[in-house]
Amino acid sequence: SKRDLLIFDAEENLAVALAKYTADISAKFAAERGAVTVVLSGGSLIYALRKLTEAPYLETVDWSKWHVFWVDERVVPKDHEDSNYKLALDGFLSKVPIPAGQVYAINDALSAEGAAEDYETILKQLVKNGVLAMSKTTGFPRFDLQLLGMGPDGHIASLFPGHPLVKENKKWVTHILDSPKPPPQRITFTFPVINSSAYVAMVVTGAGKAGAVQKAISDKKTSDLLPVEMAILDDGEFTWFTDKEAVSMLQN
Ligand SMILES: O=C(O)[C@H](O)[C@@H](O)[C@H](O)[C@H](O)COP(=O)(O)O
Repeated sequence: SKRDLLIFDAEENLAVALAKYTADISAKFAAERGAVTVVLSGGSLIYALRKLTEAPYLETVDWSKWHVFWVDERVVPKDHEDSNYKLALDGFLSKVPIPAGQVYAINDALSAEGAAEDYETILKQLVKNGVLAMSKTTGFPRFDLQLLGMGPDGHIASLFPGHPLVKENKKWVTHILDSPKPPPQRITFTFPVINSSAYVAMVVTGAGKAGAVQKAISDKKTSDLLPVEMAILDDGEFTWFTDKEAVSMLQN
């Protein structure tokens, strides 16, 4: 697995580079597989994707090949202000021509447990029909690209520090009823799914993230790993997209 650290002077430049990175990966998988499976988080990531909705990418990306998923979702109605689907729809998905049937929102009529099971069933169907790849080594689905954010506490997806869910190693999608970050009920991909990805972009900006970034990038590993430190890809490329503030506690 390859790891890269990209540091940008300003979030604006990060957004420009993230759009090119995403468009290049999209072109690669559209050509190789005829489908591009893209996973989104919530949070500031969606704003960071805004350059993809403009020239040249609005015209050059083959949006018809995209299949869009969520690494985590809050168990609220799809039109609720806490919904990660609504955040992505308003800020990104409504501005690009991805076929509506290829955007996989959670079933918001179900409980958290039911929604997680339903989402895993949908992923298994997409593996059967060849849209979603499988890892040859891990036995978990292999998403082409996961575009993720990290919280100031080092959480990714809805996998929080010290929470037992970080150890889930059988399910593809699971649920949480006691998320320390509100709202409490969510569904989330598990670490084996995140770590089976081909590409992960970890998009992290601002001084509030500097402590977690420093811990995550340090060579000295302690036993109290942050969730972001547990994102170790089996066979993929992990790229940090950061700004100066987010790396302000790094030594060199
Ligand atoms: O549901 C959520 O809470 C988000 O999906 C979450 O996983 C987010 O990606 C991080 O908390 C970073 O969020 P910010 O980039 O806004 O800090």
